[in-house]
Amino acid sequence: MTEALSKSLRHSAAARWISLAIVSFSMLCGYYVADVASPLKPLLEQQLKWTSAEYGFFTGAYAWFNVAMFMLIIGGILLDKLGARLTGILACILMVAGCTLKWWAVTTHVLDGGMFFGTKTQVWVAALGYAVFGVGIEIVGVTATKVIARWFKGYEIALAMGLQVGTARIGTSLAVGLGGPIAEKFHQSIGAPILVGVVLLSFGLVAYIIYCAMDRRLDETEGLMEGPSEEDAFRLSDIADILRIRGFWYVTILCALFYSGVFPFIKYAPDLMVQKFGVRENLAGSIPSILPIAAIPLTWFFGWYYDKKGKGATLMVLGSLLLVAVHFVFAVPFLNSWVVALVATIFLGFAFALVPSAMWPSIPRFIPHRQLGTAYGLIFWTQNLLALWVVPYLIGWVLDKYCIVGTRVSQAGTSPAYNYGLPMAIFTVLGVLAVVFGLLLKAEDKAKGFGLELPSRG
Ligand SMILES: C[C@H](NC(=O)[C@@H](N)CCCCN)C(=O)O
Repeated sequence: MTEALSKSLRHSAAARWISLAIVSFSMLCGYYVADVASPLKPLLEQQLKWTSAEYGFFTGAYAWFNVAMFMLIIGGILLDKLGARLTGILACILMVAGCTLKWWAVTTHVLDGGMFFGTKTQVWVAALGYAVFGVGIEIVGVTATKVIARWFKGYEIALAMGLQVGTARIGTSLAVGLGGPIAEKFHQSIGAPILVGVVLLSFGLVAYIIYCAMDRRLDETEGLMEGPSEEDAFRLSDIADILRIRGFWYVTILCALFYSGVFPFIKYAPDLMVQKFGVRENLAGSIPSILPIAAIPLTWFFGWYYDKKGKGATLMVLGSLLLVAVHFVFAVPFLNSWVVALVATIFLGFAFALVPSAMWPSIPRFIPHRQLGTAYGLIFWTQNLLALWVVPYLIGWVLDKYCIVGTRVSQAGTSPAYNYGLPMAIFTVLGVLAVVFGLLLKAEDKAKGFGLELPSRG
């Protein structure tokens, strides 16, 4: 090994930050596609006659394969076994393929009039595309998190993960804020914002291939040319080891509950703005798009704060408390001015920064690096089950069953008028449960000494 190779590339600040920027960009593209359908809900109802339950069904499809076929857990294990290069590229390809299928489903007329098990064939095919995409983006998320844990071990890991998640949220923000205007620009075309997603994902794939060159170089400089060492190799018994850690269960359940109050909310928020706060349909996404925008700098800030001062478990409890307060405000019927919606959304941005910026960098504090892919895979699996499948579907079903209060007539056509009180009450209860698990995690950290309240070393 030459002198140059004996020094790990990790120790080069430029290399660390460039690798972070590249994988974060791939995530940003994926996050755009993950949420681009939410501002399109009224158009899907008006032009393609989707019901809210069908929209919820489609939205929940994101998690079908991840949960039912355990793709996330398999993906996490593959990551630990095959490494970040192959796993990441395969995941990026799945994202492009899935998004292309979704685009085709909402733009073709071949599927018109078809029904399958009481749901439009078009909804099934769009959902299938979204399900394939969901496998890709989730595995990219797990891969990127492990990649960053490796590059930044002993450095500013929480700041780096905050930057990664914050940058990815730019994609959410672009989707929610620009999805409607892009559709409008192309004569209310539902396909246009999704096609933009296909193009973005292709750039994301190219970016990840470029990252792979850096990852290979990192392996070389760490003497890992022949793959992971015996000691680093993943064993199936590792899953049992991870599941034996009570703190792991607390953080996993907290994650599922907290994100159940955020991700499904984003899917329905543009519609909520129209139905409760009287926002015009073409501007429906403008207030919700502030949520990820507010979260971006705050996630960076709280990541930096966690590195410097610690208090990770406390940050998670505070974020969950804020989630409860915000959803409670959204649930109160007479608080229906757009100013209330704006202020509550900004506070939700604080919550959406506090919990992720502390949660993701906390995992390497009690799980060894060789098991990280599996651990993140297990956490994401549970989160997918509740936050990205059950709750979005439940909210759509509740809306159709209990919340229709009339008919809305707009330029683009008619659609049901909804009272969002009950869905917002459900989100509030999920937040309360998240607080409980945050407190349990804090107590467990104190008892077991995971170090969640301590600053990062290095
Ligand atoms: C890093 C973390 N990612 C996730 O929670 C993913 N399972 C879900 C991605 C959904 C994108 N709208 C996060 O975003 O905080």
